[in-house]
Amino acid sequence: MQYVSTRGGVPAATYSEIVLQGLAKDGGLFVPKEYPQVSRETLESWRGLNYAQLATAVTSLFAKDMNRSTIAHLCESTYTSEVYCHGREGTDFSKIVPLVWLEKDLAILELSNGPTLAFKDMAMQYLGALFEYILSRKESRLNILGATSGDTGSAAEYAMRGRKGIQVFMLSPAGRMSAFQKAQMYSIEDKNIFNIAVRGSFDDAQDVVKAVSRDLDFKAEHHIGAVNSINWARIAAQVVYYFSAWLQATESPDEEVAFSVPSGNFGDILAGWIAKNMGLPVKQLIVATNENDVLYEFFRSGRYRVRDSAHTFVTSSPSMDISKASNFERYIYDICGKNPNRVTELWDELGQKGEFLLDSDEWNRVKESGFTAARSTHADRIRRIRETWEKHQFLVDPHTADGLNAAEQMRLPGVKTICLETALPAKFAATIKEAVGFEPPIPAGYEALLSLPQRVTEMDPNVEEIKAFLSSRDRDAE
Ligand SMILES: Cc1ncc(COP(=O)(O)O)c(C=O)c1O
Ligand SMILES: N[C@@H](CCOP(=O)(O)O)C(=O)O
Repeated sequence: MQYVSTRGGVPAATYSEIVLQGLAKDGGLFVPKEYPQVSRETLESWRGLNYAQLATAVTSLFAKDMNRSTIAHLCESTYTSEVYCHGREGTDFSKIVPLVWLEKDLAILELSNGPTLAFKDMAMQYLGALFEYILSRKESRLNILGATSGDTGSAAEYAMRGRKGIQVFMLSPAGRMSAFQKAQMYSIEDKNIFNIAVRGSFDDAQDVVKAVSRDLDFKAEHHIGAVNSINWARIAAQVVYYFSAWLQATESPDEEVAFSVPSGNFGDILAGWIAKNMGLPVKQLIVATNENDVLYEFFRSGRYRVRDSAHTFVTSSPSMDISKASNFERYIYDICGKNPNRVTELWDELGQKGEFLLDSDEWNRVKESGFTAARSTHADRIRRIRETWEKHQFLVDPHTADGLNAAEQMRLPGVKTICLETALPAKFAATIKEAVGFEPPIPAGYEALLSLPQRVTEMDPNVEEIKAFLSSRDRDAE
């Protein structure tokens, strides 16, 4: 399978080649030329597989230049109940992503039982093993530069800590994350991990990552790689759990389900869109936003209007405080009939005016694509956490609450709707306490986290200064 850039300016490449590149050299994002197809017969034949086997089957469709037995080895060492065991007491961790029914047609897909208690662990643990495998064959090294609004950072650091040939430089928005999220990242002592708190928002941090990636000489000299969902391998690994959820929720091959997905950088729900394009019977993809509602506005109007840092609110679902969703470009590429010229035109317009409006044919394709959206406020979130607890004795985190809230507003009668649990409540104690009056349970092993010493460097989101920081640490490591 060949991968091309959404902007059309680079030669086609294979999975192993794009995994270490992150952003394409023309500033676009890598996408497969065509999505692999999964027939209903194949889908049915996957019902008996465990999660590692399913991940092997799905990943093999995307990583055609890798040996299937290598993929199987990576998946089997990653997707174990010893790694994904940090969730609620009594959970069947052998399923890796257990589906829990709250009501007849409403379920939660537990994606946050991994080591950093957020859905990012699902793809990131695999990426850690994959990077190490590829680097060992090339005798090369990798400096990962990433941006986080709270969860990608810790997931990447936990997945990469101590790995040979890898250093992580993670930019986080100073003062905009929960106490638990900060402690998870900043308490890591491994020598290959560097935390930089930038004075600004997640979008400012992500802009720095993209600017550094566009400096091709710097990127080559310092072996810069990406762990954000601009890296296709992250998205492909996230596709797997949509298949798992569907297999757990249905009994017949044609049954369509809906997914409600707390969204920010649009990577999680994009994986659902890809699963649908591969043939998974998906009726509806519900984009749940918080008060930072750029995506909600788009799916209501066809107008994509990004906001600057000053207009990106700090909310009680902080990991979704994003106003420029990277992966949205991959979706628009599909909506434009995979036409890189049109994508380039729209993103040029976005750069100049801060917004673009789709033409009527494109907007019709959006309306036919199965996407819909709903937004939540702090009050909605608090009410949803409280009601879910009172009605089902199931404690959800603020992001998952946004997903449940959107599902409640948008779901169709008779269609099983699956809400993705993107983090555990333990990460957001203050909001949980406000909602239910008590603090969430802290999973075993994390009790002392908040009192550990923290190590972080504060900087402006200045591309040159961050490049200088990285190159000096890169030289030290050589
Ligand atoms: C807890 C949580 N929920 C939701 C999201 C939004 O996911 P995405 O950025 O893939 O849209 C994030 C961040 O990515 C997150 O950390
Ligand atoms: N919410 C994310 C933001 C980055 O998203 P990614 O999927 O592109 O890595 C976070 O928690 O950091």
